Amino acid sequence: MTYRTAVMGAGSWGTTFTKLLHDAGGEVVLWGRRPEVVEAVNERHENPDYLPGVTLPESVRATLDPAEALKGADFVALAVPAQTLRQNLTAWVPMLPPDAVLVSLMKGVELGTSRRMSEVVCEVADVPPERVAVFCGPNLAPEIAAGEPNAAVAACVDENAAQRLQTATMTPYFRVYTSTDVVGCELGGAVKNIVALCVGMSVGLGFGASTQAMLMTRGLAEIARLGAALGADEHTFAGLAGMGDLVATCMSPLSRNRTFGVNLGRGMTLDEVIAVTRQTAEGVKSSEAVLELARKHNVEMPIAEAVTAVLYHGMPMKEAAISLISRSPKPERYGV
Ligand SMILES: NC(=O)c1ccc[n+]([C@@H]2O[C@H](COP(=O)([O-])OP(=O)(O)OC[C@H]3O[C@@H](n4cnc5c(N)ncnc54)[C@H](O)[C@@H]3O)[C@@H](O)[C@H]2O)c1
Ligand SMILES: O=P(O)(O)OC[C@H](O)CO
Repeated sequence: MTYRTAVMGAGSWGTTFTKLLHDAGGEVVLWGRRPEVVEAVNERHENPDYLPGVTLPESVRATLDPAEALKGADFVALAVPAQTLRQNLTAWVPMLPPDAVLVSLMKGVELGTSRRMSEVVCEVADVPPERVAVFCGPNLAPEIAAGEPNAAVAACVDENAAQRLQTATMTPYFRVYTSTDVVGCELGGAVKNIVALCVGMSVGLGFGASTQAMLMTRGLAEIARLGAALGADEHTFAGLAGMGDLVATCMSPLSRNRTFGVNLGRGMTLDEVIAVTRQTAEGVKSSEAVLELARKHNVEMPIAEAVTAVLYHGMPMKEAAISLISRSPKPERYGV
């Protein structure tokens, strides 16, 4: 069976996911909003702004017309910045094929509503959770586009839909597992960005691997704690969408979130870092939404608190570090 997918968003991950679908034997059309990007994909088989140095398959087509991309799609993969999803999807709803599975590739939480991306999709497209999947894992776009060995999780409450997405995305270099834990997978993907901001800050401040490992470990506990409060399966956080993605993002200089934090740690102001960041660092905006979610559910998230205090409330980073370390003494229990 050959699946047809519309990938909505021609940034680094949308373009990489398009290549992955092609390499898995599927038909795929990429929607982009900028004519020069669409032209570069169609005429020169590249997307130099977002994936420099990567040659795309000649048969991959891009379009500026969402209706053309969406026509007859079995899957609609959503790859726009999280905070723009609602507005974009609202415009696309009349063109969505009635049975298509809507796949969130995004790793963010909506500001103002604190909704996860799959929740926004269900609400805006007026579809049940069985029609919405998420795809996540330790996937840094340039490495996947280069065909480096990797894996991800296709999650949907409808196991059959997750399996179809798995089939549509497996290649000889990319392995895909299924899960029905949409909540856990989405939280893993969104909250690790905030931990990566914090790890980046620590790197920028000159701290070493021990501090980074501590932040990742306690960050994972924080993610798991929020997940437990929202009904996620705790095992998810030991998997690719949890620990896997956390480690990749916190360790790699390719991560936009980690790099954002490094620049802050080295002394740039928030405005200066925003000005030099050309791609989406989801954790910057999602941090406040995640914290709001945590407060609603009475979950303590000290790392997320520290990151938002630095980003939005003028707390000096060293003071934030001291406040994290000098919290009241506790036993260490995973997720607590
Ligand atoms: N890049 C990765 O390695 C990677 C991996 C997995 C998941 N993701 C997630 O994928 C999502 C998309 O990120 P990305 O890496 O492709 O970002 P990106 O910054 O590389 O690209 C964003 C794309 O969205 C477009 N865009 C910006 N504002 C828009 C708007 N208002 N309406 C429509 N389109 C708009 C941009 O033109 C660009 O094509 C994010 O949630 C990210 O966390 C990224
Ligand atoms: O570049 P980042 O920080 O958005 O991370 C990209 C992916 O989410 C890593 O899995």
